[in-house]
Amino acid sequence: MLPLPRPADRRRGVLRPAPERLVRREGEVVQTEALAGSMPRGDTPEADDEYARALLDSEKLQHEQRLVVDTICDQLAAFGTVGEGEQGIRKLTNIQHLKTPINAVLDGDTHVLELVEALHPTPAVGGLPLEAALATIRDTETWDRGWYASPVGWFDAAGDGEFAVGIRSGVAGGREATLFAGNGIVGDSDPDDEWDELQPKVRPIMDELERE
Ligand SMILES: C=C(O[C@H]1C=CC=C(C(=O)O)[C@@H]1O)C(=O)O
Repeated sequence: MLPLPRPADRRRGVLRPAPERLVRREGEVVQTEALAGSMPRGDTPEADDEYARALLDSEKLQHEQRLVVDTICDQLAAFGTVGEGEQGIRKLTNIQHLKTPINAVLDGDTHVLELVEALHPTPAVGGLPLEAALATIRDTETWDRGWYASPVGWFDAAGDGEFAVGIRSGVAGGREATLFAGNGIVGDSDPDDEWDELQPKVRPIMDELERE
């Protein structure tokens, strides 16, 4: 993750393509997803399919995905009946991810903000087990995350709403911009591979900033 300076003044703006749904509540129906495990997009349909196959076949990435699915299902179980959908692939412009849709039917009148509170921070940005991981992050990270990974969305008077995880974003102001993105790290993650995986995550914002 790249360091995020605190906005020095109110003229700064936030850039957030926000590819990951944190939660959506519409009446008693809740929808969310596990998004974890990444591969680049291919230059041809065949190369793209090969990367998708590599995503599905990777033991490491499936482990990463399973940690996220199980965590979300456990967190939502406190609010109603949870169902795990079929795993698929989310294809973004220059990166693709393993994705598992997760739905729940609420037992009671749970406000979307209560669901946000239960699901944030996600395992990829907060770690597991959560409290110990957060304590480690606070002790070891040498920068302030600022708004990185914070929930961003809307809610209405009925308690419905939708929030995304504010990953892959940036803060820009004047002639300066700071971009930030991260990866889910597991036991057999390789630092160099993780660094390479980060590059396409910030590329769409870089492309916008580099446009003449
Ligand atoms: C934490 C981020 O990505 C997460 C979402 C999708 C894929 C991820 C991964 O493969 O590491 C991360 O879990 C980020 O982009 O800042």
